[in-house]
Amino acid sequence: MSDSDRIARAFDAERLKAAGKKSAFVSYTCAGDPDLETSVEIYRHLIESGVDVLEIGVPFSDPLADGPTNQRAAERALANGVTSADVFALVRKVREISDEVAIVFYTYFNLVFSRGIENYVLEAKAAGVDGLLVLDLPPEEGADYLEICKKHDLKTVFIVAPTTPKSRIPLIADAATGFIYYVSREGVTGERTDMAEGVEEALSAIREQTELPTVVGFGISDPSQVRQTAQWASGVVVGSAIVKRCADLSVNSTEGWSDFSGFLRDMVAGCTIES
Ligand SMILES: O=P(O)(O)OC[C@@H](O)[C@@H](O)c1c[nH]c2ccccc12
Repeated sequence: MSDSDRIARAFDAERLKAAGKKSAFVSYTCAGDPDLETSVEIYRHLIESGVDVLEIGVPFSDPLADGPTNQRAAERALANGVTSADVFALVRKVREISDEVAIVFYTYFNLVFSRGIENYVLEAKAAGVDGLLVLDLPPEEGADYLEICKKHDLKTVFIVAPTTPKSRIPLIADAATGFIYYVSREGVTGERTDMAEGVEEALSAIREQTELPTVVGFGISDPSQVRQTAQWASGVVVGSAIVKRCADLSVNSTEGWSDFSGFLRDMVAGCTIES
């Protein structure tokens, strides 16, 4: 598999099985939160804990779909002056740690468009990004974007939500080249104590339209929820539960890092094949 297939590799059934995993573990964190240097260490810990896909949030001033935990993370990063260029530089550092982990950016179209779509895609690709999720770009408005991503072999990720009409799924499946992200509930990101309903049915409707991996996220905050979701999905996404632990970490202090690792390992262990 070539470099450009890191996403396919992350979800490859043989590879997962060899690692004792039922599904891939996908982490979401915001780049530059609490600061850029600490972010590198956070990614090092995520990689060492067995995370298969790093979703890297590019801080944006108006993150529509984000709940308070993720919003505050973006605010902290923006307060540090973190820009898209900084996030590309951060990815280069993460690539020195791992050439294997898959990296997907979570960004908004404004940030892509303002740098020029092709320029953005080339910069992302050169830094070592494997895929993009442009949260506010519906596939029908993204013809140029889709063509440019295809041209440079940067994978695209699109979201399906409980409110997505079934009739739209083929369009979304057709536009995606990396994976499909099923957002398991309406509303915004954030931890929940209950499990979302109807996930299994939604995933089978998506799988009728595509062979791409399907990940599930929103509100997954403990190992038992990871374990449950791993039974259904190709990948389990955990965001806010990790993000809320990032705020207190610092590259200048040894405090908190071993708890962070312990927490991550317990979460990733939720993806383990049960005997
Ligand atoms: O935070 P949660 O509830 O664990 O959900 C993952 C989520 O944070 C991450 O995937 C994400 C961050 N921002 C988003 C915006 C839309 C969809 C998904 C996201």
